[in-house]
Amino acid sequence: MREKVIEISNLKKSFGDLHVLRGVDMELYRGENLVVLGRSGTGKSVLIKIVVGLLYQDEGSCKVLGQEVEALPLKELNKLRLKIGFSFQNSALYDSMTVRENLEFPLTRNVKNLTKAERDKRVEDVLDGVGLLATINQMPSELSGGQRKRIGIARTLILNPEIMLYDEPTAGLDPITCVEINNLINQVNERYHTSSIIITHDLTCAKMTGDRVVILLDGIFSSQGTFEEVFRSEDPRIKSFYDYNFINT
Ligand SMILES: Nc1ncnc2c1ncn2[C@@H]1O[C@H](COP(=O)(O)OP(=O)(O)OP(=O)(O)O)[C@@H](O)[C@H]1O
Repeated sequence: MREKVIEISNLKKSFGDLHVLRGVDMELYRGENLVVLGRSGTGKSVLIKIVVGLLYQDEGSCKVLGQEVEALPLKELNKLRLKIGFSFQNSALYDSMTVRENLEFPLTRNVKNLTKAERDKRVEDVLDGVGLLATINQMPSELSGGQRKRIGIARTLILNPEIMLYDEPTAGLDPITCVEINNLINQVNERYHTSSIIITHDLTCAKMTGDRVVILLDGIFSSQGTFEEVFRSEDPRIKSFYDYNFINT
């Protein structure tokens, strides 16, 4: 049986009268790409924050790599977080540092006793992994949006995470660069043996990257399956999501 790296059951989260998550069930299996689709404000970020222990659920269970996240003391939680790579929407590179320095930063903070040669090798390996070794001495301001996104992904990979979380990986990119990023997401899983959750409203991204797709609607996952299975649905909320995306892209 396939190993579950994330196991969420009956997860509920409200903010006052706003019931954002109303009983979410979800699994991420080792090695897969799981796409989480949903309109703005449906609770995708809240879900991810619960996965990394930045928010706590009101009810239900969220296990990551076999550990109940809300039960972990801070020290253990921090150890778990090192196994989860979080690729932010805006890449969040440090503008005053070169690409090399941006990549060294999480290493020097989190991995003790690395020699300079070992550090250099890790930096060069992940840059090669995202196809941007040639930019090693450049500043972020000299890179395109797509390149910055790649470097952001490389910086996440440098700590050898087991799980990757991509938050809107294609937001703000032109269609060709979107396709390149989608391909990179697939290559990352193959090369680094990661398991990934991809949060998006971009259906092309969902189609290209998702081994499985889930749609968050009204606080629960109302549909799960391959892209084709999910969008075969007659549910008008799913159909309108599909129509809107393809009319507007
Ligand atoms: N800490 C918080 N306190 C109060 N309300 C919150 C908090 N975090 C999120 N919310 C609310 O929960 C709802 C879901 O927010 P969330 O950020 O998860 O949406 P999302 O699906 O990620 O949207 P988007 O695609 O626009 O990023 C929103 O109405 C938001 O205002």
